[in-house]
Amino acid sequence: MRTAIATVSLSGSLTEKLTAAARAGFDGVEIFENDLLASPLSPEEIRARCADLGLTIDLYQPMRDIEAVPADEFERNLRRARHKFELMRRLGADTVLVCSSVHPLAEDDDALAAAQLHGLADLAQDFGIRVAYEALAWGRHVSTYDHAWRIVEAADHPALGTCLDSFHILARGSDPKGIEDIPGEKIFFLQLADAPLMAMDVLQWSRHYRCFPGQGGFDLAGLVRHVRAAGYQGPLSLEVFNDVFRQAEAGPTAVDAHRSLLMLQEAAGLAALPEPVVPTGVAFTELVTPDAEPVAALLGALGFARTARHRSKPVDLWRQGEARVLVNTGPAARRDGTQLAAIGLESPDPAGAARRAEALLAPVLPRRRAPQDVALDAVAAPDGTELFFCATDRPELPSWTDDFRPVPHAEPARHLQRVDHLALTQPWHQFDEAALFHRTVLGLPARESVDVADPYGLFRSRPVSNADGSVRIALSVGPAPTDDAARAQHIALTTDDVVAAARAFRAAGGRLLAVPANYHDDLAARFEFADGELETYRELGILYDRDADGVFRHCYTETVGRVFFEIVQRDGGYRGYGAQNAPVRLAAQHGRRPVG
Ligand SMILES: O=C(O)c1ccc(O)c(O)c1
Ligand SMILES: [Mg+2]
Repeated sequence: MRTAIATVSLSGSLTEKLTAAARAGFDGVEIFENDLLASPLSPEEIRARCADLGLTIDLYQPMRDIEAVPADEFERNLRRARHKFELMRRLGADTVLVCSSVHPLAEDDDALAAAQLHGLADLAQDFGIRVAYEALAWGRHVSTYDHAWRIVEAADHPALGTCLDSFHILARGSDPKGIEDIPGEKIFFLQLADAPLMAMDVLQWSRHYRCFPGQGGFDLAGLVRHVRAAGYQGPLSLEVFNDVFRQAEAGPTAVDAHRSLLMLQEAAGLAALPEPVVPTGVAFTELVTPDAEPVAALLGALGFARTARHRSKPVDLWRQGEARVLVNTGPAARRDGTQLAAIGLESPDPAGAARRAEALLAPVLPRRRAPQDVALDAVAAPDGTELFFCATDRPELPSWTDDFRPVPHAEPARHLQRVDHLALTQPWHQFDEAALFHRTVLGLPARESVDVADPYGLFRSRPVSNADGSVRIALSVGPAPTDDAARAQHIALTTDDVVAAARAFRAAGGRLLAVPANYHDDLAARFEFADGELETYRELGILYDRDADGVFRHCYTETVGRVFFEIVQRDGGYRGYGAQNAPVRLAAQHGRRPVG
């Protein structure tokens, strides 16, 4: 279906908004009156700009407080409308949104509302304009879509129809099934917004917390199916009032927005995309660093051995058990400092995984970096992390390992087996986008997000994982974007004996994050331990959690650049990440200066 976006959903000047919408692939826009009023461009110039960009103007909005008002007030409203219709003619927009009245003088009188909307539609018709009447969830007398439709039906005018807005419908808890009773040609417009489920005033909720489909808690695919079943043929248009998007760069927001509509069409059965190819493991993680020494020291103390080197680039492969870490000291490293730059995901179908990512607007990375390199399928995640789709140990397919040559090495230790999870901090304005990306592009279902107190703000964390837990990624967003702790990323590695692994790490010169005595005192109050057990955790800085499924023990290394490691031992069916312990860990990390 055709796609559109309201200019209110993007930041910047009207020109910036239009450019971003067009570049992201939208077919049309809803022009918000405020954006037009604030623009130095004349209506004719805006029209020409849209045409140049290949955008249609699908809606002009909003007109407020039109209906069910005293006669003299309505006369003034018609005068106002005439001005707007003239403006719309210059703009080349043929549909106007009228939202239900919040006027203090508006009467609870459907017949009056219908008669006045009929009068407005008569005037609109002279200008070749259609009026789409929308129920605001906080409208004074009309606040549900079915009520708005009854009034439109009673008014019975060819230039009058209804505008459905998923937010107003679903925030009110209305049953969207009734949409199928509206003739499709009378649904003049469909606006889509999701929102996190929150108990708050509906106007505030709408004006500040709307988000793109799939990023909140509403069933938008279900709603779209009803609208299609009614016979609606118009565009799917995003109308998202959101405090974060108002500040974020328009270009990436528009891409995020368009991706959400592609996903929605897939979920509603309106479009076929390449099937998701769920990753089946972590092939490698890649650290870039300007100085290999501290990273090598850390990996060495953890028991990794440097087993191979890239044949053409300054990249070393470190290995222990099934855990593989690439250390890249190439040009990007000198620019960006030590950070986790790439993840290799084991994929049953690397090319298929890349096709899906590309169809969902992820930037595709060059398959070969150098003429002699193996051709690998890779895309960039929203935060720029490079995702390689890998086929390790499958001789029929090219493998990233083919680029590496063994180097003489000692055997790695056997304390650590594999990557348990990767924790990636996201830029503050891309958290919901990242969750949608990992869920829909990579096919990794997301769990609920949890809020974690940091001494200097709040962390929000949301894990995504495949069914057997062999790929777990914890996405998080921290309080202060410039703060090192808020930008830290970590690689968690599994062990079946966290005490032995922690001791070996220390004996090899590694430094574990110290945990305050108060934490372990509190553990003693919450859980029962065997003799000496708690003292060992205290000595090594091991944190502990237990739930109905099992036990989780974990400890942390020092931080190099943006990166630290976690050693985790999961027993029983514990599936969490020790979120209970995160505030203590964050506070401890603030207390230490990172090295490297
Ligand atoms: O918040 C508002 O006032 C408002 C205006 C126009 C709309 O289409 C809408 O859904 C909300
Ligand atoms: Mg709306």
